Amino acid sequence: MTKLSVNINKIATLRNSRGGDVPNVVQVAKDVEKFGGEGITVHPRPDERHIRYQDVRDLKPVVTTEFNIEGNPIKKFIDLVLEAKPAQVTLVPDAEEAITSNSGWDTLKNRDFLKEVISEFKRNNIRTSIFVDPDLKMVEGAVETGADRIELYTEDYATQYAIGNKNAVKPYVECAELASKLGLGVNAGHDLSLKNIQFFKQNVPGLLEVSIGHALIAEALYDGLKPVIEQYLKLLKTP
Ligand SMILES: CC(=O)[C@@H](O)[C@H](O)COP(=O)(O)O
Ligand SMILES: NCC(=O)COP(=O)(O)O
Repeated sequence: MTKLSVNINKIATLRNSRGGDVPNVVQVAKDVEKFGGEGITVHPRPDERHIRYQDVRDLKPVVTTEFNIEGNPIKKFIDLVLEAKPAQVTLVPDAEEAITSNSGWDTLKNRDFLKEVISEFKRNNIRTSIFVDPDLKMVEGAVETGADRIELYTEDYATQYAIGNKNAVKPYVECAELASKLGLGVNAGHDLSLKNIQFFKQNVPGLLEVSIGHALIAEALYDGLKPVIEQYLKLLKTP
């Protein structure tokens, strides 16, 4: 069954825009879980533009589903994750100044670095996932890093699906099939939405988790957080 992990970065964006504590990130995480969310994802970026390192510390004791912390494994990120000990860490290679995550890892060129970082997290009983483009060679490389899972970077799928190109799901199907054959779990995320999630889920085999944030929060502005989460769960659970 594919789990829905709600990325609450944009709740922190709204909170930070006024400098106070409204909306409260911890309360929203609790409510997301109450509404059926099966995980909480956060991406504390080095400039703390939205989720702050302190948010991670505040969330850890209250998240009762799966806590997934995403980020580029710079030293302070690694230290934060080892302190928080979430269910999962997802390693993302984005540059500090990037407006959002914009590429997957080159698992071949970064194999030794990723192996070292991943082994540290695994020694601390934290499941490891690495963000990769839907490229068979990158999936093969991911195995060599010792990662438990890959997270397929779905921006290209979302962009193509929006203009009617459903064939864009094909690389993701092939990568998911290969990952499963190689013993890697399969997650997915970035730009997934109510419009494109069901086709992706129906076609990509063995999808364990989707992490969705930007579109979900934008959709919730119109329909409300609880109804939107319930819509995602319905779409994910419908065979
Ligand atoms: C890796 C990924 O695509 C997302 O998890 C990322 O967290 C989005 O970051 P922003 O919310 O800063 O766009
Ligand atoms: N890993 C993807 C994620 O957590 C959320 O990405 P997006 O839905 O905000 O694009």
